Amino acid sequence: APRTLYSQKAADGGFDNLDERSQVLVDLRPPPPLQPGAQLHNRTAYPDAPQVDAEEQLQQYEQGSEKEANIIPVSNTYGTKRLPNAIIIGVKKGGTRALLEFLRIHPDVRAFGAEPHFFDRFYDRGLEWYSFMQYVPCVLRYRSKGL
Ligand SMILES: Nc1ncnc2c1ncn2[C@@H]1O[C@H](COP(=O)(O)OS(=O)(=O)O)[C@@H](OP(=O)(O)O)[C@H]1O
Repeated sequence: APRTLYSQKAADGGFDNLDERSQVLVDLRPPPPLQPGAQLHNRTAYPDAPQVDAEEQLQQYEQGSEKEANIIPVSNTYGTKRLPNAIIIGVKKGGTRALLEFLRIHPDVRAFGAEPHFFDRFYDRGLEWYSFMQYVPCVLRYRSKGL
């Protein structure tokens, strides 16, 4: 799991919260105001949901465990889900994480906490899977399955 390179004070006065794996920073920035016309269902229903990486998420989803409806694969736990405006590409140990964390400081930037590994691991699953994994909160996926 990626290590955080900076800390950020939360709106409630709290500081970095490390999840159970003690590595991934939960994004503590206060949520932006809802855009006009935005629907509540575009906001994750479980703000305390733990983060998992895409591979783990996929395994859990395929196992179909009901309790996993609480797990989301991204660090953004609020806001409207969108396709990305930019993708950071770099060799291993090339400093991509540092670049991401610096960009993430900007209030207009939203970024995923976990790396989806679409291009190097899950490319054969196609663009539909890629967008499905990243932009739809898991709980909605389960609801769509009738759970
Ligand atoms: N500005 C700057 N200058 C020099 N070195 C830097 C800089 N930013 C990040 N780093 C170092 O880059 C390493 C992390 O790179 P990545 O984020 O690409 O890592 S990873 O491959 O995704 O795990 C990691 O190296 P190691 O500490 O040796 O692991 C970082 O310390």
